[in-house]
Amino acid sequence: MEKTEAKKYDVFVIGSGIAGQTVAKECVKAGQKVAIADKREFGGTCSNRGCDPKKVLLAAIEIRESAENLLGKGVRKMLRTNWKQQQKYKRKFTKSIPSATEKDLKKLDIDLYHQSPKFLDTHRLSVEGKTVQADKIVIATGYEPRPLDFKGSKHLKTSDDFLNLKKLPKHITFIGGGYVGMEFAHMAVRSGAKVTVIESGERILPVFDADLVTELITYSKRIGIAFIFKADTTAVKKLRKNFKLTYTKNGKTKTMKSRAVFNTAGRIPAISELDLEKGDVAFNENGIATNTFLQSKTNPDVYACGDVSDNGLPLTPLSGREGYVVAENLIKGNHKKLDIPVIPSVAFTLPNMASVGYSEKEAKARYKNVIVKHESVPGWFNARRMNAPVYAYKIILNQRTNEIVGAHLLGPEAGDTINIFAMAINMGMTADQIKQTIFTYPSWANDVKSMV
Ligand SMILES: Cc1cc2nc3c(=O)[nH]c(=O)nc-3n(C[C@H](O)[C@H](O)[C@H](O)COP(=O)(O)OP(=O)(O)OC[C@H]3O[C@@H](n4cnc5c(N)ncnc54)[C@H](O)[C@@H]3O)c2cc1C
Ligand SMILES: NC(=O)c1ccc[n+]([C@@H]2O[C@H](COP(=O)([O-])OP(=O)(O)OC[C@H]3O[C@@H](n4cnc5c(N)ncnc54)[C@H](O)[C@@H]3O)[C@@H](O)[C@H]2O)c1
Repeated sequence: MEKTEAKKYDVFVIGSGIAGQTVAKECVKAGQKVAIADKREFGGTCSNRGCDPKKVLLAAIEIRESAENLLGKGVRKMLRTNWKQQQKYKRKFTKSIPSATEKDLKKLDIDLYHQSPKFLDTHRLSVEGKTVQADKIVIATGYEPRPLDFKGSKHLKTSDDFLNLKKLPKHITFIGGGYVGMEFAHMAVRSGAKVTVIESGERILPVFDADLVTELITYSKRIGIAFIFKADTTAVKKLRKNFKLTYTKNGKTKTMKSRAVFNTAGRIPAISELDLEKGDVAFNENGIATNTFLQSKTNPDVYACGDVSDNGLPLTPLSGREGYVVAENLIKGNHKKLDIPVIPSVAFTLPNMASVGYSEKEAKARYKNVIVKHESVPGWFNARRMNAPVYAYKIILNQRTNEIVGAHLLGPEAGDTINIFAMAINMGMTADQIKQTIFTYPSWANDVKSMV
């Protein structure tokens, strides 16, 4: 028998990132009694240790890159960036996030807990030594780095560590060439570090177009990034100043030295501390198993949103959207399905790699006939004006309707330009409709017309 009665809530949210905050705020506005728990600083990955701090650190590097391209073409001297100053500037953005988030949530009368809750049963959680009961429980715990398991893997650093580096090590190795590994590799090499990417697959950025990725690899090598493909890291040993990394490739064992080694080999759902079995909450390798209402497939009073739901891509804009879907269903009963539009995505390498809609392979499987427009165009005016070395695209059209069904870009500002294609695909626009639209000139956006 419990001594004190469990505190009761209409909704208990686990995780204070964009997904969890969205649910908590919407539900409290609708008059529900809400609590939110986070085991780390409040505010989630994107604003504390993900998208936002990364882009702040990148700001000076982007300018330096543009200046370097125009050296001798109007720019007289090489511009120097300063990592320490970049970090100081970044902290201006991140420092206030946790306290501002907490203040914001408290003002709305949401109870805050600062620990990982654990399910006791289908409606009760244990948190901060107390038992709480909730009619509905929302899991919005996001993703966390996937631990690598080999001798010395405790020496590996994570993306959190990279974003907080006080000084950039002389030689950095990234294990994994996905979004995180490649964005950081481009930042580090531009900032003067020697960079190696060890990738277990045949290429980097597996979710992006293979032809454009090949072009990005060629350019990345040109700016000094070394790649080791199809390699398996088997050990990391700490030496006096360096780490000795052992890996196997083509059946042979090799070693290399590096000042710092980062685990950028992917991210997994953050669910290990929740005792999900006790709550009767099923999960799979992508996260909490949910239906289209984002409701747990096994416990109807549990919902999941954001990266940790097993729906869609682990990206910030989708996480926010999922938070709204869950809030709607909690407030008015299940009526809102997660209707995922095509989602644009960008790896903020320099140049950006961006993509939306079907890949060439997917489109060929989906439609009878497709038109693939693929070209490398560093000679186009916008690229030439900035003396940008890489500019390429692959646009995929359904031949029968002339509708755009996929767009893949590699080049300056591709992360912005791709949004035009996202809108075009969502609206079912044809190549002719895009061509008829008047865009500003000369602008990257205007190039879209020539691409289709
Ligand atoms: C380095 C990096 C760069 C990124 N860059 C981009 C980008 O440029 N664009 C983009 O769209 N996406 C980017 N992402 C992905 C983006 O950050 C996520 O998609 C987004 O933050 C997911 O939001 P969320 O609310 O689902 O989860 P999160 O923001 O991860 O929030 C989950 C919260 O739950 C908490 N939590 C976890 N486990 C528990 C527990 N057991 N108990 C209590 N609390 C818990 C965590 O501390 C966290 O605060 C990046 C990610 C990383 C790591
Ligand atoms: N700009 C953005 O939008 C952005 C930036 C960062 C992260 N994210 C999100 O976070 C998610 C995770 O990003 P990520 O970069 O951590 O993962 P990822 O899945 O994008 O990339 C992981 C890479 O590591 C490789 N890998 C896996 N195991 C390995 C091993 N043992 N040794 C060597 N290589 C190995 C994979 O083949 C892959 O190339 C992304 O899917 C994305 O949704 C988005």
